[in-house]
Amino acid sequence: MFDVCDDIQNRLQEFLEMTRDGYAIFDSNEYLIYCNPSFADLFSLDRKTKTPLHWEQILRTNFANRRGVRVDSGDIEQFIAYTSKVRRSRPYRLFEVDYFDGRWFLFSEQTNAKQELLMQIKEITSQKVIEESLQKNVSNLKAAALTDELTQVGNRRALVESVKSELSRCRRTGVSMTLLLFDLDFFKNVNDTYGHQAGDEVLQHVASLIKGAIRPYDILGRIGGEEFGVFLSNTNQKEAVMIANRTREAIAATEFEYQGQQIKLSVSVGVSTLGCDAEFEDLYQQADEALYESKHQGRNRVTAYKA
Ligand SMILES: Nc1nc2c(ncn2[C@@H]2O[C@H](COP(=O)(O)OP(=O)(O)OP(=O)(O)O)[C@@H](O)[C@H]2O)c(=O)[nH]1
Repeated sequence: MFDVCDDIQNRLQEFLEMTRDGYAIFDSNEYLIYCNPSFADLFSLDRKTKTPLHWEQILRTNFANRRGVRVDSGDIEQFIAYTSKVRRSRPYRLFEVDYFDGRWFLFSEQTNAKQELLMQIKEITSQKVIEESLQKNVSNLKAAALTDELTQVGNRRALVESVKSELSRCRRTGVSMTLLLFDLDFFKNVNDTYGHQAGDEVLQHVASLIKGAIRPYDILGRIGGEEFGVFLSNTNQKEAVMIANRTREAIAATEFEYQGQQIKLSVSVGVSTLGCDAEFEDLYQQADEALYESKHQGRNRVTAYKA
């Protein structure tokens, strides 16, 4: 019963003239045959003009007036060459387009047997705003899941993930790499003497000192409690021990001030250097044993793992 309707053409015409969506028909040579008022608005066209309008000319005029479709490259001729290549490449195409003024639209292009092309344009700015804020939330959540809340450096998971991806990269280049484990000495005393808040601030302070002492491309993470790990890619044991000592000295040289009281700090460090065929767990285990040795030997020192 719905496949026949009296006076369908007039009714459709009435809807086309009032809808907020843009509609236009182009002939097989890309000249505009018809557009509704919304389409005319979207491309700043005068529907009463007698001059035949070519699709490329519409794009050019809009671009020259910084209206209509945004052209990211800033090169309209390159953009036109691209659109004319893809425009009739399939009988039906659906794609999103952003405008110079920040609005977003969903375009569809449909061709018929005579190679005439029907363009339909629907504004989707509000959906895009929601989509963008969701994407931002997802990336914020991802970042939060990999960040240690107290010190704002990477957490254990971030360190392990980065080390694993560095290891697979390193397997292609075949160099050695090092894990340093830093553990604050007598940290329990800081908490017990000055309180947990002082302990938290000490951890933040130490994290920033380690960050300042290593190279920008080294990877720092808080492994847990008062233990930090630093992964040094493409670094042999000698260089690694030098970096570890430089960092240890920087920490031992600064007294941390908490509510007018000076807190002396030091770290013990374990160093493990292995070839690229090693796993994170191998590096961690060796560095942990070396760290134990540093503690055992009196703390505030660096020990490289020896088999
Ligand atoms: N303030 C604070 N303390 C923490 C945090 N995480 C772990 N700790 C404390 O760190 C202390 C670690 O103590 P221990 O494992 O005995 O180590 P230590 O006192 O540094 O002794 P050594 O490592 O042997 O030199 C414990 O008192 C934990 O409660 C934290 O996020 N904030």
